[in-house]
Amino acid sequence: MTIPAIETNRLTKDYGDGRGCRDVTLTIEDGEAFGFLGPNGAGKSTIVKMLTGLIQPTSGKAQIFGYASGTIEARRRMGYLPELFRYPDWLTGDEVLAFHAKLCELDRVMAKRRIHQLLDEVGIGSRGRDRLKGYSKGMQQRLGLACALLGNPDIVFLDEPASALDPVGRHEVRELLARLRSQGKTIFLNSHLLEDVELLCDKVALLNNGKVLAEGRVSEVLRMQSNWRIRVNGYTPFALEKIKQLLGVNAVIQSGTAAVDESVWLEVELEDDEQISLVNYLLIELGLTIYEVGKTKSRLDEWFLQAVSGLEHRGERR
Ligand SMILES: Nc1ncnc2c1ncn2[C@@H]1O[C@H](COP(=O)(O)OP(=O)(O)OP(=O)(O)O)[C@@H](O)[C@H]1O
Repeated sequence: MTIPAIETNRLTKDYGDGRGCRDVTLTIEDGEAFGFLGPNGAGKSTIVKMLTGLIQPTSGKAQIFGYASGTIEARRRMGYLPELFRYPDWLTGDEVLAFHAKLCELDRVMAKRRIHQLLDEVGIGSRGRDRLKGYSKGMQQRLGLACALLGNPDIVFLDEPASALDPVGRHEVRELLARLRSQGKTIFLNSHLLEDVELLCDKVALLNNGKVLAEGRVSEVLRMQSNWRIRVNGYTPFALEKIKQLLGVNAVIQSGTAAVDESVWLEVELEDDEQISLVNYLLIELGLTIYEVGKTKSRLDEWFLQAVSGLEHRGERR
C-alpha cells in the first residue's frame, strides 16, 4: 500500500470565537491534484499553514508522506507558495531564488541551473536580473511560484497562485501546474478560481466555517450537473415539450421566449454531457436552426454555490 501524500485526522485549529477549523479529515494520494475551496474566511489557509508546519494544530494530526507535519522530513518533500508574501524589494529575482536555493541546500551548480530553468518556466526569464521594486504584482507572484518549486518538491502547496495575475499569466500558471501534475507531483491548490480547479484537479473539498462540507472527485461532481445554453432560431413551446418527452424531466428550458424567426437562448439542464448531441439532433429534427452551443459556466461554480447556499458563513458577508 502506498503512503498518502497528505493525511489529516480531525485536524483542528481554534483561534477562539469559533474561528479556525474543526475536525478536518482528508486523504490526498501521491500524484493527485487537490482543490481546496471555500468562501473567504472558511479556514483554507489555516489548514495549509498546519500542513506546512507554520502553525501547530490545537488538536488532531497531519502527516506528509507519513511524516508528522512540521518535521524536517515532511518539509523536505514540499514547496509552498503562501497567499500573502513579500520579498525585500532591493533584491533581484535571481538573488531571491539563490537565497531560497541555499535554504533548500542545493549545490551551486545545481542551483544555477534550476534558477535559470525556473525563471524561464514562470515567464520571468532575463528579468530575473532586475530588482523586485520594478516587478509587477504578477511578476512577484511568478517569482513566488519559482521559489516554491526550487527544491523540486513532491508536493506543492499553492495558496491562490493566480490571484494577482492577468488572464495571460493565469493561463500560463495553469499550464505550469498541468505540467507539474503530469510529472507526478502532488498539488494542493487553494483557489477561488473554480474554472482552474475544474481543469486541473482530480479531487475537491469544500470548506465552510472551518468544516468540510462536501468533497469528491471532480469528475463525479461534474457528472452531477450538466447545464448548457443553446442559441436557436425557430423555437416553439412544442419543441420544448418534445425534448422533455424524449429526454425525460431533466431536460428543461429555463429561459427563452417563443418567437419564430428570432434567435433565442435555451437553457437546458441535462443528466450528463452525453445527452447534448441528442438534444442538438432533436432540435434539428424539429426544424430549429442551431447557432451556438456551450456550457453555461464553470460547473464547479454551481456545485460550490449550491453547497453553501442558505448556510451561514463567517468571513466578509456576515
Ligand atoms: N492568526 C489568527 N488569529 C486569529 N484568527 C485567525 C488567524 N488566522 C486566521 N484567523 C481566522 O480564522 C478564520 C479562517 O481564516 P483563513 O485565513 O484560514 O481563511 P481562508 O479560507 O484562507 O480565507 P480566504 O479565502 O479569505 O483567504 C477566519 O475567521 C480568520 O479571521
